[in-house]
Amino acid sequence: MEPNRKYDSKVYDAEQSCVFRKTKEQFGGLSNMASGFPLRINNIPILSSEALYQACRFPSLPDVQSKILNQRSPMTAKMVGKPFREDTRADWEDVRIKIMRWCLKVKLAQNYFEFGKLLESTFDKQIVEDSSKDDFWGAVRDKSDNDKLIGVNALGRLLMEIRHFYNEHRFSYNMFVVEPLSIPDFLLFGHPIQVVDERINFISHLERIMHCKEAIKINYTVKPSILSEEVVIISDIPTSSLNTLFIKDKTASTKKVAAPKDKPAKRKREAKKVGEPAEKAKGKATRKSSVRFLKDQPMLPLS
Ligand SMILES: Nc1nc(O)c(N)c(N[C@@H]2O[C@H](COP(=O)(O)O)[C@@H](O)[C@H]2O)n1
Repeated sequence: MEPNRKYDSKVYDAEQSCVFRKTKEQFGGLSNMASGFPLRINNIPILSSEALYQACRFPSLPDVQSKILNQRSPMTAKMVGKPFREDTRADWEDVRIKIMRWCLKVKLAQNYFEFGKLLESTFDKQIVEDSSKDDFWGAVRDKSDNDKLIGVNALGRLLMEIRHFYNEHRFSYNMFVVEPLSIPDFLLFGHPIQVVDERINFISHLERIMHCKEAIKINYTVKPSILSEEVVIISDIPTSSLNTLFIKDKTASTKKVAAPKDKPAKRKREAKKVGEPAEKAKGKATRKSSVRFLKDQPMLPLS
């Protein structure tokens, strides 16, 4: 979806689509009103993509932003901004789609596994926000045919765009690094919104799910301009865990890492020399592994 053009309304078949209305429903996590997808901008915790989106209306009113961001419920975050709507940034109609897309990218980068899985679960079906009256962000049930939803469904369409992005750029630099929008006054509490960079958090998450925390040593080298340069993360990851991880992932065919066959045997020999039990040595087989994030390329574990 491109900003600055009049959007066309579409008709969706509810039965054939992934529809969300309530946050606790199957696809409810796709709603900005869903809890459980926390964000962090400029090191400020934000409880939902709705709160972030609404805060972006008021870049020159930090007090209103604070009020919005202090709400526990995403719906209340939207509601408390309502009395200030006339102070919404002047170009809001022109930038709101861009801002919503950016919010969703941040939601994905910072909730990679949960939100990614949810997007994946929609396969290539239409995603539609079922709304009682908002036919811009969502679509509204047709009065004469309840199975039809009619509206611009801007949120659903952005989610489908994000799903495509996720499928194309999985484990890529672009997935974890979300640059701020180049629009005037993209501010939070008076400060320019900074790049969101989730690479280290993602790796830490991998460490946790691979249960090999103590075995991992991360040496994080950041070049001064992280936006234009790759970052190399070097880890000592147990080979078996790395394999498991990538085999578990649906992209295993392209991301699978072949275990270096010589290493366990070598370690076994070494272990024998020092009297360590062979079984233990085998289990501990590790290798130096680099995980490299390259702009526009998948993240590839390199041997
Ligand atoms: N009022 C309301 N209730 C819900 O349950 C909703 N899902 C929404 N829609 C969301 O509101 C956001 C846009 O709000 P404004 O354009 O600023 O009014 C967006 O996240 C919609 O998905 N609204």
